[in-house]
Amino acid sequence: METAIEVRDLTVVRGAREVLHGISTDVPRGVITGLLGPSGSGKTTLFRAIVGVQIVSSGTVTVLGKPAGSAELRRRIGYYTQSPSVYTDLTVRENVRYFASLHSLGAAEADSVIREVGLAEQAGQMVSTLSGGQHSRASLACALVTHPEVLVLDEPTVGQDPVLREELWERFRDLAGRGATLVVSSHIMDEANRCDGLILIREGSIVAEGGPDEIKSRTGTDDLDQAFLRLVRAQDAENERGKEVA
Ligand SMILES: Nc1ncnc2c1ncn2[C@@H]1O[C@H](COP(=O)(O)OP(=O)(O)OP(=O)(O)O)[C@@H](O)[C@H]1O
Repeated sequence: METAIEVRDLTVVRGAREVLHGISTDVPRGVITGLLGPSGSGKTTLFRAIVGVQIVSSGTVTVLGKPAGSAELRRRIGYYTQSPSVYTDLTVRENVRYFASLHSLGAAEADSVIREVGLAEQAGQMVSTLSGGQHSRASLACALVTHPEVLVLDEPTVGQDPVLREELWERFRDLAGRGATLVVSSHIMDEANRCDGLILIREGSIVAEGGPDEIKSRTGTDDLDQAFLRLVRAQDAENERGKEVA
């Protein structure tokens, strides 16, 4: 399978601490890859490196064959962040149409994405007056409207109800079906099961990679939460053995 994102020996220091410790991974094109890990494990930092907004200490990140952060990637990569990225003093429609216009797309394109994220009724509403979940969906609409080849989505379904989560995942699946590469972080294991591939990260290192079924069978459980715990325990035991030998 062709590689969309290649990460090699990536080390990142934030503040005074090393938060990614020389990680390497390949994200294939045209599929949904889930990035899972506890809070503070380095998911957002890895996303920032992929999008090219993170200063890296060493190693490389290559996206669609170009160094992460290259000017030519700007139009080809979409980033949905957990922090607000829409104008609160504009309506939903104005925001999405504005992002669409930056990519020479029209109002119809924007309105269709607004419907897809379930904000048709709020299209004329000022973003500052939206609920938290609606605000997040307005940001998501802006990331989706440009039809990027690579979409990096940092916990895109947080705060959404089960019906909307289902619809958003259908949309993600549809985008991957049309050739887009999606990398999605989540804490929800039910969502991890929907991904084609998973990267499990812990304390700045990759603990395991593989499809959900592969990871479950490797750890002898049908439950991804359990699988993750077993991998963590196995890693801890290995580290302990390493210390004893040293
Ligand atoms: N600006 C910063 N300065 C110093 N340390 C930072 C900064 N931003 C993040 N960190 C630290 O880097 C580590 C990784 O953070 P990161 O945001 O990548 O984790 P995460 O896995 O995305 O967490 P969450 O699931 O809670 O969003 C954490 O220990 C965090 O405290």
